[in-house]
Amino acid sequence: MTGGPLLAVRDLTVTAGAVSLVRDIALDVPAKGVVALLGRNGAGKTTTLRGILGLAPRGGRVTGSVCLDGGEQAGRLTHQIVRSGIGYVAENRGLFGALTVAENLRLAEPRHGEPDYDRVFAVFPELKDRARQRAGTMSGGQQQMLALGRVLLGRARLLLVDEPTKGLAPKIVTEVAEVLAHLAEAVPILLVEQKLAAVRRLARTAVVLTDGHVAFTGAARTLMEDPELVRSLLGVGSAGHTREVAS
Ligand SMILES: Nc1ncnc2c1ncn2[C@@H]1O[C@H](COP(=O)(O)OP(=O)(O)OP(=O)(O)O)[C@@H](O)[C@H]1O
Repeated sequence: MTGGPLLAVRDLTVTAGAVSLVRDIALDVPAKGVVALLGRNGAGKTTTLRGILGLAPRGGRVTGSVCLDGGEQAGRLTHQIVRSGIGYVAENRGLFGALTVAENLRLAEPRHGEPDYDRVFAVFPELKDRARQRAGTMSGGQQQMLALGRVLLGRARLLLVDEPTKGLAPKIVTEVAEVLAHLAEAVPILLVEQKLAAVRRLARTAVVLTDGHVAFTGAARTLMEDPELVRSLLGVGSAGHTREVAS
């Protein structure tokens, strides 16, 4: 460890053709805890996570600096960045519903190095108990656990997690927030999340994007305790959650 943040992103710009989808993004993720990445629909949250992994839309570019524990990742290929320890859990979770928990984990084993099953089962013992259950028959919270477990298997040192509660019933949202709180004790998380109750529960720091740039960085509590700020940045009351895209 360098003593600085585990992840330091500076001047991150992602283009699609001549258009900048996000520009000059700066954010830090410390070695412990959850940083929430917030913003209205289309503000650039997913684009930022993908940009950290070096991914741009077809015909686009990623520029800027992404340092993991002091090591520059910009310019490297995505699989190299992942291998350095940045795990990504996409919005759709990427699970195979017809396969068992054990099979889903096996498919996620890293090609280089030993899979760390001990770490996965230490954080999520339930996955061991459910090894033979088909992923598609598990609850939303259990599926999220499996999606996160798959990334831990590859020895991720930091997780980028995109809207893990999207489309879930309120009870399951609470379940997923518990899963993430538990996980955050083992690995730091940069979390895209629209449900402010979950953000309040999990995040110490919040970064808010507006139209592709950073409009707020600070204590999550400072943001949440200022209804006017929440309304102006996120377009909702602080008790609610931002509108989800109809899908
Ligand atoms: N492949 C692409 N080509 C061109 N524009 C894109 C592409 N992907 C996303 N965009 C645009 O980039 C902007 C940011 O999209 P992004 O998905 O990052 O937003 P978001 O904050 O994650 O939104 P949401 O909360 O709705 O998921 C949007 O205006 C979107 O239309």
